[in-house]
Amino acid sequence: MTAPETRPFVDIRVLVLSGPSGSGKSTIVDRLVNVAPVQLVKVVSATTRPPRAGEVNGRDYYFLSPEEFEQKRQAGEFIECEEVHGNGNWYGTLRSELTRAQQAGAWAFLEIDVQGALSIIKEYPDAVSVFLTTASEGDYEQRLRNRGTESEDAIQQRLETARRELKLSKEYKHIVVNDDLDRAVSEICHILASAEG
Ligand SMILES: Nc1ncnc2c1ncn2[C@@H]1O[C@H](COP(=O)(O)OP(=O)(O)OP(=O)(O)O)[C@@H](O)[C@H]1O
Ligand SMILES: Nc1nc2c(ncn2[C@@H]2O[C@H](COP(=O)(O)O)[C@@H](O)[C@H]2O)c(=O)[nH]1
Repeated sequence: MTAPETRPFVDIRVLVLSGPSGSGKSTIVDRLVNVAPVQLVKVVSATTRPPRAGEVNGRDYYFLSPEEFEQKRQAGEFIECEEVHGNGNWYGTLRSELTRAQQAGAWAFLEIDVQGALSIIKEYPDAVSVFLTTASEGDYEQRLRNRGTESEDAIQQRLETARRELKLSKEYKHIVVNDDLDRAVSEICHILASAEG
């Protein structure tokens, strides 16, 4: 009789990316998962915000009602959760998503806000943390406006959040300026290659 196949226990490897709204995090995520020198599994967050046009449940987010979100929070299913922009919408990282990455033998790739990232860094001190920014503050505001997804009120909220987040950028191991997309992606690839050893 052959012994059942067992996977050796591997520590979870975590890449956490944050940055002001409009700095290009989602754009970088889409590129990076295809070209990174390590296998990345993008952790799908849960949120109570409504889906934007084109967003798909289970791919972009798990879109939950406030009641469903609260139920999961009380059941301890989140490693961290935050009301990111102070507008009543909650976002959270599900423990099950980190397990999914770990079971795939991949790095768990989290794109989350700064407060959430600080919780993750505390829990996983070896996490590779990257703060994405732009060459000037005006750049991310302009990109956010060009994206055309937010009302003026939401833009103002996001700019306010960005000012708070920028002050905490020094808590990250790496700061990457996304002025040129290819260069920013390549810089993160180098960071990952060095971390993988
Ligand atoms: N290097 C770049 N140069 C110019 N435009 C860019 C660059 N990177 C991303 N963008 C554009 O900027 C806009 C904002 O990017 P994206 O949606 O990825 O930001 P984000 O940080 O994920 O924002 P949010 O936190 O609000 O979801 C998009 O329209 C995207 O196409
Ligand atoms: N603390 C957490 N922040 C998260 C999580 N998932 C996403 N985010 C952050 O929310 C904002 C807004 O995103 P948007 O999709 O509404 O534009 C952005 O800064 C994300 O980084 C999470 O699980 N936890």
